[in-house]
Amino acid sequence: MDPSSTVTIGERTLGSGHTAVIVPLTGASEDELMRQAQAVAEHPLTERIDLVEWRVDLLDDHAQRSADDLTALATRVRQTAGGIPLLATVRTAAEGGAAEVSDQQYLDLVAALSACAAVDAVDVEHRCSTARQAIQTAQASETTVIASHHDFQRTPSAPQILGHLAEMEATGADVLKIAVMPHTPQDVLTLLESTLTAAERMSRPIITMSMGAQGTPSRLCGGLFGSAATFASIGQVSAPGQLPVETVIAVLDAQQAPQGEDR
Ligand SMILES: O=C1C[C@@](O)(C(=O)O)C[C@@H](O)[C@@H]1O
Repeated sequence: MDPSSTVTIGERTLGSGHTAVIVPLTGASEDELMRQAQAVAEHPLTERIDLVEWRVDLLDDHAQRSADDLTALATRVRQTAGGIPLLATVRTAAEGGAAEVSDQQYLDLVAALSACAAVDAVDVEHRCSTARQAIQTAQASETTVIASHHDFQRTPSAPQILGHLAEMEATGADVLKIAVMPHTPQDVLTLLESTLTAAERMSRPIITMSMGAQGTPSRLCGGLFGSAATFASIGQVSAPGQLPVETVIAVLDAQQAPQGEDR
């Protein structure tokens, strides 16, 4: 990958060749969310976690909450999770999440979250009609934008995956992410092969994963193919196939270990 295509989130760098570990928080209530954030701070591998993702859409009453309320909560989440940089994600129903919001409400939510000092990065679904505005608004407040694309039904062909990543790149987002569902081992290879090609072609760091049990290899070895990050769980998963943080970090460490003539 072009070494110039790195992005710094908080004090962590995405795209430098190191595979960042992102832990999602999925709490449906404030109490549960804070318990999960606390578990991140107290985890023996907490120092190895690069980003915490707060799945805002999984909070039961997210749509009823005021902007002030959400940003206050983001601040508490970041503090409780030990100050690890925070990614805020409003995943809409159209992309497999729980947020049933209009495109304008989506924009308002992303804008409110990205204006919050505790939020280092926001996820923006590139297919939303207000995505460009959301991206510009977030970047104006110096919040990193991770554009995203999810396909929970299937794995598109390699040209299609590359096309989605190129569309995300064209929005001006800082990081480009795609998650797809495999049905065959070949689908997992298609995702990995597309990752390898995209990592060379794209001007921005990419994050890719093949979901579900069959896709688990991609969460462990995606970094070797050019994915800048992997999502790993502490307790609850936020997508099928996510593996525990201990497992993922053990494998990442093994990939860094000297390998005789290979290193
Ligand atoms: O986009 C992603 C990736 C993801 O879907 C995964 O498969 O690990 C998990 C989501 O929480 C996150 O927003």
